[in-house]
Amino acid sequence: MRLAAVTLRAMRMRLKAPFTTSFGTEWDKDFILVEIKDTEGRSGWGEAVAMKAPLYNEETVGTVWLILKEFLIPALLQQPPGHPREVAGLFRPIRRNYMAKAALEGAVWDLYAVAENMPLYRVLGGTRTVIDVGISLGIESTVDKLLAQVEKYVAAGYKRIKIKIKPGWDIDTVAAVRQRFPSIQLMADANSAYTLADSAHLAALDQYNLMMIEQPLAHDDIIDHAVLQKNIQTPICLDESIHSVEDARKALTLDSGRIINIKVGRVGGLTEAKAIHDLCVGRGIPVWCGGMLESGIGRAHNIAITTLPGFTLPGDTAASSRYWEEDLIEPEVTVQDGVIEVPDRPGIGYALCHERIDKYTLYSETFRI
Ligand SMILES: O=C(O)CCC(=O)C1=CC=C[C@@H](O)[C@@H]1C(=O)O
Ligand SMILES: [Mg+2]
Repeated sequence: MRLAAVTLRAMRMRLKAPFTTSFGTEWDKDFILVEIKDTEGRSGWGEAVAMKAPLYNEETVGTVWLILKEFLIPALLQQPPGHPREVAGLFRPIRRNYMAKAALEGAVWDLYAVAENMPLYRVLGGTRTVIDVGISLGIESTVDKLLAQVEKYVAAGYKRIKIKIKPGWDIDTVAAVRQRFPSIQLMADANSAYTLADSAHLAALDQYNLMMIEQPLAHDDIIDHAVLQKNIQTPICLDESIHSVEDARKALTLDSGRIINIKVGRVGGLTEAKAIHDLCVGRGIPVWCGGMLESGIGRAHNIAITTLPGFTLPGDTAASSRYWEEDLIEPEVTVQDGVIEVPDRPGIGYALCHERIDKYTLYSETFRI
């Protein structure tokens, strides 16, 4: 690949409504866009999903900008890859910083697909042209407000409802949702809000037939999750604990979880995401694609990876209109009867709205070979 320049943009977009989880609330969403250009003037785009504060993982918008500027962009421009699958290896000497790596690697994948005049999902080996999607609902001030949200998205056809739980907002909340919606596919995400001392409390959720409970224990744990999984019926889904295919291999060997939420940003990019997918397929472990409240650019990457055959459970890739008054892509991502039609156009498959990208850009910087 003949690379010419990389441009970073610090973005700020206000979500339609605040999104609250067990570790905080997001409303004005800060993130970084990465554009990479080749010598022919073609572009590829990626999105860094790190938050303003290090509450989901250790990365922030600030750390991502620094690591991209000081380490990852220079490494890439000095050693342009022949194929995007080489980028993960090029970045391996740099420890962790997975969201920074994923944003730049994703832009390289998109650029490669554009240059090959192929949809990104096909370049990744995807087979689906339609993907099932679910919705992730934040913590509300009352159960009635949550029930109204569930009602809205069940009516819209979403295939799975994910609610957030934390101590004091769990058993009664799940019971109320299950009572109102006895047959929906329902799951709960705890974002590490519990400890092993809560095992009996979490076992009380078994009666509500949840598809899974996501990341109940510490963000960096697979040992206690294995102990908990032996004491509850509900399958544990790992999110924050899994950063690589090696993490996934160890977690599955320990039976720390029986489902994995693959987030492209959390694991360092599309190549590692595919490797985790392939491992899980080999072990009969279902995976689904999680979200980080992405703009349409990150959303498009999530759609592409979800076309791989092992993504058998509905993910968190909801419609653009769930989050944004106006998205950065055209057409926007839409959901019809709980599915997204995968665009069959080159690259991420959506056009960029450059006027809107400029409108929401706080500042940018370009790095040339
Ligand atoms: O993008 C989406 O719709 C999923 C949002 C979501 O559930 C999450 C985003 C970021 C961190 C967490 O709050 C949570 C998750 O852990 O999956
Ligand atoms: Mg999660």
